[in-house]
Amino acid sequence: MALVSLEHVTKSYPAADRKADPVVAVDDVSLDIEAGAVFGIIGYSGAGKSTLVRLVNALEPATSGSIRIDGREITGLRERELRAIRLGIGMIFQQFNLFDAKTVRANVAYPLKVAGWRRADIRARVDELLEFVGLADKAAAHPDQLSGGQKQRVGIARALATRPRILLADEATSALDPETTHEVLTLLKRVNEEQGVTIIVITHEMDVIQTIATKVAVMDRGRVIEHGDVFDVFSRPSHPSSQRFVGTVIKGVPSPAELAVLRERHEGRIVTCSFRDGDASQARVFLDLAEAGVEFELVYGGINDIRGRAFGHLTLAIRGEDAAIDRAIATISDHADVTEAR
Ligand SMILES: Nc1ncnc2c1ncn2[C@@H]1O[C@H](COP(=O)(O)OP(=O)(O)OP(=O)(O)O)[C@@H](O)[C@H]1O
Repeated sequence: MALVSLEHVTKSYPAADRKADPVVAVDDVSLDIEAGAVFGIIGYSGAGKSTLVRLVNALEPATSGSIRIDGREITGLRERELRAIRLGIGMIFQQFNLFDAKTVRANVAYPLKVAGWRRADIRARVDELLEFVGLADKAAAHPDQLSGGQKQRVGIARALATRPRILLADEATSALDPETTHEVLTLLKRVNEEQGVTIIVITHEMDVIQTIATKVAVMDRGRVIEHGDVFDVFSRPSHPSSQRFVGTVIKGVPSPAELAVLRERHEGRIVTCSFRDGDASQARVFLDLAEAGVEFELVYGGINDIRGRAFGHLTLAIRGEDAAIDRAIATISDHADVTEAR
């Protein structure tokens, strides 16, 4: 059974102009998020990602559809019951949302106080959490004395305080530089692997997904247009919007403008071969071309790695008899995706 299960979930808001149609922020979304996953939700600004998070976190009710957390339907629950559900879900934010007037220790202790923990238990739990996020020496500091990465680590410690099973990360690294982003993502990976927390990562940064997510859903205008294993979605995105998104981080696929330049610079037919581990290798493609007796030149390409699995794209300028080139393309097509730029 999925830990978070959405079925035909829709959320609409009345338009600012009451006579206009309502704004459909989340449109008929069905998704299952398994326990133990790092599940990425990506999409451009306005795609509906934050709204989806607010629905999962029970901060707002869905307009229609069903949301089950750990098998329990949350739509229609009363506020008191929703509060109990929310205790099982931690949350971290882009702007960290720490209490500036409180020390690091008091920030992390806050949810435990609200939950009614005893003082001695709070102290022990906060010590344990600060140790885990590597900030034991900053317990007495205030947030304004910390770097962005350190603030987010406090945010993570606070979100984990009550031992939630789910952590929602809404653009949690979007305000950080690349090195600090990497540090925070490494910590989130440990939260997932060492503490067994299921993490839902909302982001517009594809490399965040590439680094830590196991599954990904791509949102566009309120809908989930594609979802699955990160490797599958990244190596073979099927929807044009996901292709554009994936293209921002994946090495090796020339953009239309780059293709135009390649065509100008190189004689012959321009062909891109895309292969994934288990399918074929670069060497096999070169061998097929040599056997067909055509001349070729590698003009663009790259190999990508997602959690130890490789896929790549090679763009070649192929010269020779048209029939021989057609034969070579047919042979390569048996084990790689081939697209020819026309
Ligand atoms: N409370 C609200 N009232 C009216 N419209 C809303 C409300 N919240 C969100 N929307 C609209 O719903 C759509 C989706 O917004 P949402 O914030 O969920 O997108 P997002 O993908 O998280 O984008 P961003 O990354 O910019 O936050 C947008 O068109 C937004 O204007």
